[in-house]
Amino acid sequence: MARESLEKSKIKFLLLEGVHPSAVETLRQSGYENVELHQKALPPEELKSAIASAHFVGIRSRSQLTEEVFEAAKKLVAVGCFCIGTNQVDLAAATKRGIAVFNAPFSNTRSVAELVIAEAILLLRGVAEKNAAAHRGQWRKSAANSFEIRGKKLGIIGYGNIGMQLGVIAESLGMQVQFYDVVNKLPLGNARQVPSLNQLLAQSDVVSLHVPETKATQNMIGAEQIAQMPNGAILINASRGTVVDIDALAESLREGRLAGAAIDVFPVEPRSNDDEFVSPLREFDNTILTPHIGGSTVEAQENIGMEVAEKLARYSDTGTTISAVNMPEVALPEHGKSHRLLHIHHNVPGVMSAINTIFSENHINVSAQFLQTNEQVGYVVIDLDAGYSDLALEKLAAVDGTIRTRVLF
Ligand SMILES: NC(=O)c1ccc[n+]([C@@H]2O[C@H](COP(=O)([O-])OP(=O)(O)OC[C@H]3O[C@@H](n4cnc5c(N)ncnc54)[C@H](O)[C@@H]3O)[C@@H](O)[C@H]2O)c1
Ligand SMILES: O=C(O)CC[C@@H](O)C(=O)O
Repeated sequence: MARESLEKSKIKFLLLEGVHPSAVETLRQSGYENVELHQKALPPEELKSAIASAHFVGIRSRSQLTEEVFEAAKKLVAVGCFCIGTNQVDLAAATKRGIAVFNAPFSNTRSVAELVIAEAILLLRGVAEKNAAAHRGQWRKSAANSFEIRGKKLGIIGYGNIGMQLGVIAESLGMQVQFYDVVNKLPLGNARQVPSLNQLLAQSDVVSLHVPETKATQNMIGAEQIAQMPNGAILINASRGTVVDIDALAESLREGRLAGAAIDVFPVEPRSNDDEFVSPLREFDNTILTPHIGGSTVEAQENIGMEVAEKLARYSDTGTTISAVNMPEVALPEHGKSHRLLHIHHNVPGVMSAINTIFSENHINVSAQFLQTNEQVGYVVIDLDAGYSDLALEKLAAVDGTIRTRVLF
């Protein structure tokens, strides 16, 4: 694989989907000025052409980084997801090319939790319906089917960063919190883990989904699951659009089984704000439909911009992979006058021994070595005297199992 170490001015960052300007500012402060910015996701062919010359790409949830896109991205070193979800990235395709993928696992959790609480209150009070009616000139003053949030049971599916934060806020408003998760979790406050999804559904007034997009969560809420929920319950989904069977939800709303729903994410979402939003849920006044804005607050986006840009710049400068989602995590110090070789390889027996043989047979003095592995990949970082880096890099690149090498001057 080709030797890679470039002047900062030649390192190109492609930032898509209106990533916050704080990202550009953070990159600029780290000396990276070569930034191409787009306010929207690019259609596949345009994406392939723009990414071909990029060393780093920044996306949110709309850009699909598929095998085909990675194939076109010959110079790509790392991907920054300026969000939590990484389901829009083919992680296996990135990993097999030694492309690191970073995200911002915490910066928008509070924003999502606040939106869910607001929606739960509005739906319990019937505000979505009353608001829609008022816009049509209808006055519906009534206390019927209008409830306080206090004392109601909140069922959280997926008790991770967002689910836990939601549980804490809900409890402070007097809700009784229970959750279902595939992993045993330490409950915060008085929250209670329940052993099965059906149990959670059967005993919750409000159900809120906070699971990732995986095979197991695909349509995890369909007709059968909705049937477990009490009449008049409320369903909220601000996780991923594939988690709820939208047609089944529409049917249950049509039958009047559920009192309402708040949906922020959809199986198919418009590529940009110029495209029409199509959904069977549009006909229901008692649904709050939002355009995937759970994490879209000024505070969250600004923080995410700084956080992910900093991770990309640090990886470019030092090779540090802390918080990469597909690479072994290594925190690396500055390398001073030494040259730093980065070697990403398949995690198979014999690679490290081959690497160390190169240094001993060629009498190359190594000043520092860092190694970390995960199931698929090994990542070894070697600091050495500048005079040896050409030779060492050439030999490292020839080691069986090598995925990618890079040198930092
Ligand atoms: N709407 C938005 O704008 C928005 C913003 C941020 C995050 N999200 C999405 O919200 C979701 C949750 O984010 P998070 O940061 O809390 O994630 P997280 O990884 O911290 O938590 C996910 C939890 O779900 C659990 N889980 C996984 N599979 C499960 C299954 N089959 N059944 C039950 N539990 C399961 C995990 O054990 C974990 O506790 C993600 O899909 C993320 O992409 C959406
Ligand atoms: O900002 C986005 O487009 C995605 C937000 C959210 O779904 C996330 O995964 O953090």
